[in-house]
This record gives sequence, C-alpha cells and structure tokens, in this order.
Amino acid sequence: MPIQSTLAGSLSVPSIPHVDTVLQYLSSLSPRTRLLLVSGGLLAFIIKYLRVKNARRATRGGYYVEDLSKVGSTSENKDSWNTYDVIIIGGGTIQKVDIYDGQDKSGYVGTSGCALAARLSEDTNIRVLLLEAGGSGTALVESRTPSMFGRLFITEHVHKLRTEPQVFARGKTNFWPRAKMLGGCSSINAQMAQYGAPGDFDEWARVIGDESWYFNKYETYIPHPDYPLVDASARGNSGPVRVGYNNYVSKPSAAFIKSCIRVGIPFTPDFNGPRGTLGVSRIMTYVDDKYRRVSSESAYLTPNVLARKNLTVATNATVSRIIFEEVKGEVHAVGVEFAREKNGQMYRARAKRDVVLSAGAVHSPHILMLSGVGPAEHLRSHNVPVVLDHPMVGQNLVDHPVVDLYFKDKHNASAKWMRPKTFGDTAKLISAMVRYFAFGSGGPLATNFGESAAFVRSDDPKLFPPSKYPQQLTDSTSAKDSPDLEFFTTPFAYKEHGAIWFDVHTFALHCYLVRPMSTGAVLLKSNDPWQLPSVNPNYLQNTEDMWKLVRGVRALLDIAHAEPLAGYLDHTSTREDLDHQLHLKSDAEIVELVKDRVETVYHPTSTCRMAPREEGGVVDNKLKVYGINGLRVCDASTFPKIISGHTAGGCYVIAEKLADDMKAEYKSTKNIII
Ligand SMILES: Cc1cc2nc3c(=O)[nH]c(=O)nc-3n(C[C@H](O)[C@H](O)[C@H](O)COP(=O)(O)OP(=O)(O)OC[C@H]3O[C@@H](n4cnc5c(N)ncnc54)[C@H](O)[C@@H]3O)c2cc1C
Repeated sequence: MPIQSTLAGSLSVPSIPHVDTVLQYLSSLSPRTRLLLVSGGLLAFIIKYLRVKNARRATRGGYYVEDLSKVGSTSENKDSWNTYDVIIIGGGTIQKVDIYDGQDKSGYVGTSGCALAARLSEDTNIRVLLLEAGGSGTALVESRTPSMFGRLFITEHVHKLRTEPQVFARGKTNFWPRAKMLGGCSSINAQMAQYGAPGDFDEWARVIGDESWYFNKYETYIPHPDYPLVDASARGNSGPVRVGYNNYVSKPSAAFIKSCIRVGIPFTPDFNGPRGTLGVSRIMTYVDDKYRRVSSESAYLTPNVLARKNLTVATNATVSRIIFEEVKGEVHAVGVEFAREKNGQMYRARAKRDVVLSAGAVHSPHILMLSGVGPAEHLRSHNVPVVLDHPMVGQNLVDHPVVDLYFKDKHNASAKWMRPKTFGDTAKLISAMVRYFAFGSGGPLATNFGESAAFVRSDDPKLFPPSKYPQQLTDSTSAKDSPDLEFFTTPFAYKEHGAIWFDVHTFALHCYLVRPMSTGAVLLKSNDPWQLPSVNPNYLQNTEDMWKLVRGVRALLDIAHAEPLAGYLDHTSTREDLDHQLHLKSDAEIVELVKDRVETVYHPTSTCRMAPREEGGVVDNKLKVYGINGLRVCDASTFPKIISGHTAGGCYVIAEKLADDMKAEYKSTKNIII
C-alpha cells in the first residue's frame, strides 16, 4: 500500500549554534507563522525524544550483537570459524494459528527470518545465528506507531530499489522500498492482516505435490466490541503474532463498507475465517492491545527468546556470499561471509547443518546469484564464478500492481493534518500525539491507513454483468471462491508513495490485482554485493492484467458514487487531478489512466519458487535448494504462486512450517554434513 505517512516535513528546527539568527528570523515573522514554527519544532523534539527512548529500550540488555567479531572470524581457515548449526540470512517475517477447518488451535505465523530463528532455537540442541543487514525495527518509533511507517521509506532503514523501466506502463521506473531491519517488511508494512484465500494454500500443496502445505494460521486475535461477528473460537489463542481491530477507522472508510454492500459485494465478518476471503469488511491489523505495530521482531524476538544461549542475533551484518565446498562430488553450503559495510572487515561463520536464506523476494535470489547459484550465462556476464547453473533463480518475479483513485473529501475531515501546514493542523497533530503516546489510548495515529477492504472476482456477474463486460478473461484465481481483485481505502490521497499529498482534503480508493499473470525477474547489476540488483516486475505485460484492473477501476467508481460513501465525496469537483468525473470516461481512457498510475503494492514473491524442478522450481517441499546440500530458502521468494491478498501471512506460514520440518529432521538424523 503506497503510503509515506505523517509527520514528515515542516518539523526541522535550526541548530543551536545559530540561535541569534533564529531569534532574529522568528521576530520578523507574523505571530501565527511563529506559533506554527515553534509547534513544529516541538513536534520534532517529541519525535526525536521518542526515538531515543525506544532505541534505548530496544538495546537495553544487549539483546543484539553489534560487534561482528563476536560472531564471525576474519580468518580464511574454516577450522577457526565460529560454528552454528543453522545460519539464517535476513531477519524478516512468520506466525501460527489454527487452520481453516478449525482443528489445530495452537498454531503459528511470522516475516520469515525472525520467526524461524525463534522457533528453531526452542530446541536447545540447535545453535542458531541470525544475521540481519539492518538494525532493530522495534527501536524505531516510526515502525512501532501504526501510522508512521511511510516516514521510513526514504531512510537508511530501507533498501531503496527502483524497478527497471516498465515498458508496458509508460516506461516508468517505480520506487520499490524493502525494509532493512529486524522484522523485515513486517516492520514497515501497512499491517493489513489478511492471509490470502484458502484456495491459495491448496494450490501450493498441489504445485509441490505435498499435502502438508495446507494453510496454518497463527495469531492471537484480540476481541473487539465493534466486531462481535468475528468467530474468535475459530482462531488461535496462543500464537505470538497478535491481530485485531485496534486500528483507527475514518468515517468514509466505514461508509465504503455500506456502499460496497449496495453495489452487490457481501459483508464478511472476517477475511480470514472459514468462509474464505471474498466480501467487504474492515481490515484487521497486526496490532497489539497498546496500539503498537506487531512485527515478526516484536512477536518472536521477545526478551525470553533472546536470552536463549543457543540463539545469536547480529545486526548490521550484511551477507555478501554463501560459501560452498565440494565433498565427494556434491556441493554443500558450509558458511557465509558478511560485513558491516562496503570495504569493511569481512567475517566468516560456519553452518554445520543449514544456511537458510530469509532475505526476501529480492535479496534471496540476489545473494544466491552473487554466490554463484543462478542462470550460468548471466552469472558469467558479471564475472561471478558459477557454482551451479540454476536458470530459474530470480525468475518468476510476481508483484501485485495497484491503481489509486483520488477524490475530494466534502467534509474536509481527511487525515491531511498529519502533515501540518496550518496552526489548526499542528494542534490536531499534537493532540493526537498526546493521546497516543502519553495516554496510550490509540486514536488517529493508530490508523494503518488501509482501513477497509473488499475482495472480489473480475468475473462476478453482479459487479460485471456480461451484457456490459462481454470479454471472457482467463481465470487466474486459485479457486472458485478466491478473488483476483482487492479494493481498499485510505483516509487521504497521495502520490509517489506518500511523498506528494494534495492541497485539498482527499479520500482515496485503491484497486489491486491479486492474481496477476505478468511475471518479471530479479537479476544482477554487477557482482558487487553492495549494489542493489535489477528488479523488473513487468507490470501489465499480460494485457488481461490490464483489463482486470480496468474492471476494478469501474467497480470502484460505482462504489464511490453509491451512498453512503458518495455523501462524503465532492462529486461536483471537475479538477483534472481528481477522479470525480472518471466514470464518464471511455475504457480506452481508463486504460491510459491505469498505465499512468500503476504502482507496486509492495508484495513481490516467487523468485525462488517451491515447485518441481522441471516446472521452474528452485526449492523442494522442504525449501531445500535443488542440487545443493545444506542450503534452504524461507521467505516470500518461495511462494509457488502469489497469494490472493496480503503476503506477510504467507511468510509467517512458511517459516513456522519450515521450523517444524527442520526440527523433526534434525532429531531423526545425526547426519551433519561437514
Ligand atoms: C510498504 C509495505 C507495505 C506492506 N503492506 C502489507 C500489509 O499490509 N499486509 C501484509 O500482509 N503484507 C504487507 N507487505 C508485504 C509483507 O510485509 C512482505 O511480503 C513480507 O514481510 C516479506 O517477508 P520476507 O520474510 O519474505 O522478507 P522481508 O520481510 O523483506 O525480510 C528480508 C530481510 O532480509 C534482510 N536482508 C536482505 N539482504 C540481506 C543480506 N545480504 N544480509 C543480511 N540480511 C539481509 C533485509 O534487511 C530484511 O530485513 C508490505 C510490504 C511493504 C514493503
């Protein structure tokens, strides 16, 4: 969900050495502007204070290893390397709860690396090293506060990728942020807790030919008085990941639900219930009872877990290469190389059993290719010595493309004040901060922005009657009751991932294709591990993706013009940059709009697919890389097919399942490979 949120801009205060100049400058301003500047400065101070406080809390007790010489060796001699059973690269997402049939209530979920590390280290015989390129996510107030994550997009806490020019979408290069911190993208995501459709996970099981890949859910549901319809008994109550309705919802987002019902989308009490995911509802979020973000770091790397003697978590440790050895004609992953920074001291550590890549759909294939595992010719063209020719590493990149629609909010009640431009805005922001930080009672800062959502099918005759939509489109869904389109709302409109806001109060509707057929690739730009790879999601390469999005836009316009939502939007507006008159435009014009506006909704998957090797698989049903011993991948890159919805849940499922499989495997075999 492209959002760069709140509190950005207008917050900087002049530094102390220029006090005289500042005072002189202030006295030259009008009293109103002076008040605005001073309150802006106060806000900046509060944020800085909260950041320092949080950082102290997160590092107190020395949970994370900062000094890499404590976990790795500078020597090239393998015998002197620090040795672990498992080395995990990347501290991203995982969870476990019950399954759709409600049988297992103990379950789990996590983004992959943190969850895997926490689960594996439950077995005291398994020594685990987790290496994360960034620092702690829970130390960042912008990560912990649901509404502030967008502020992190342009900081050092994010891998700031840009796509290759999108040749089917005006040749644009899109900004593609991926988190660089413990918790991975679960520390900067929009916290929308929808895990996909039941059919998605059945499809995974079919692709890999292993029934154990049914859907496990994983969280602890926080009951909410406004949502008595959620069947808490069909959910877990002991999982580490908490979800609930503790987020704040704006009035137009609540009205959206009613307007959807009016156009024929049924209400569903719970997108993750046994009934499946089709329908409209409020979005449940990854949030705790203190209105803080729940990330895989906050859920899994608790003080008790971090106190385990067999778990070491090192931060600011970027892995540049996996080290391989040939034993009796077979290739084994035996360790990794890592450093704090480019040209910094290089360290090595040894894995006796497994190296597990949990670096996400961009970086896992990138690290594989840097290490010599990937399409041989491509590797050679970048002077990377080939360890194993694996043509499908980095291929099959799929991402959900989103199109945003912008409307003027008739009641001037949008969340525009979160980026204050007037004294009134600043006052609102301060009061929201006091409510959230001082009294801990939630409020607008607890919005995750993606407030309400609907999941529909592009062949639903109620929404898209064949008389009006005669074109037969390929069914790319995972099952007859799975969606291929998602709609969601945000309490203001924005462009460029939140960098640009409108000058008037706005409300936005978003449509994204949850089952695109276009695929792209992650490739090397060079053999320098510190250079980000090339990413090309190939948006709209498949023209049917385009036509499904056009249908989605048409349905959103119907919803926008249906009461009660219509009552919140100023449909008299004829501004060219708003979409009140879009329903009057032709399909050809909407096609152009889709090409102009298509963006990432931040869900790349499937670049190291779990699938039979002859069908383009990179890993098997135990997430082992084909052709190499002691090497696995555990993150969104292994999704056999992209989820019909939000991807963090699937990452949690994968990590929980792999942890169980690895623990069982290690118990049953003493077969340590090196
Ligand atoms: C802005 C945004 C909004 C989103 N909104 C939602 C949402 O509302 N709901 C939802 O379900 N999903 C959402 N997602 C998607 C979801 O968060 C991701 O799909 C999921 O978290 C991916 O998990 P992962 O384990 O595959 O990888 P990641 O979470 O990306 O973790 C990878 C980790 O590996 C580390 N790493 C990378 N390279 C190296 C290296 N060389 N050495 C060491 N460490 C390395 C990274 O720093 C990162 O911490 C969103 C994502 C983003 C970015």
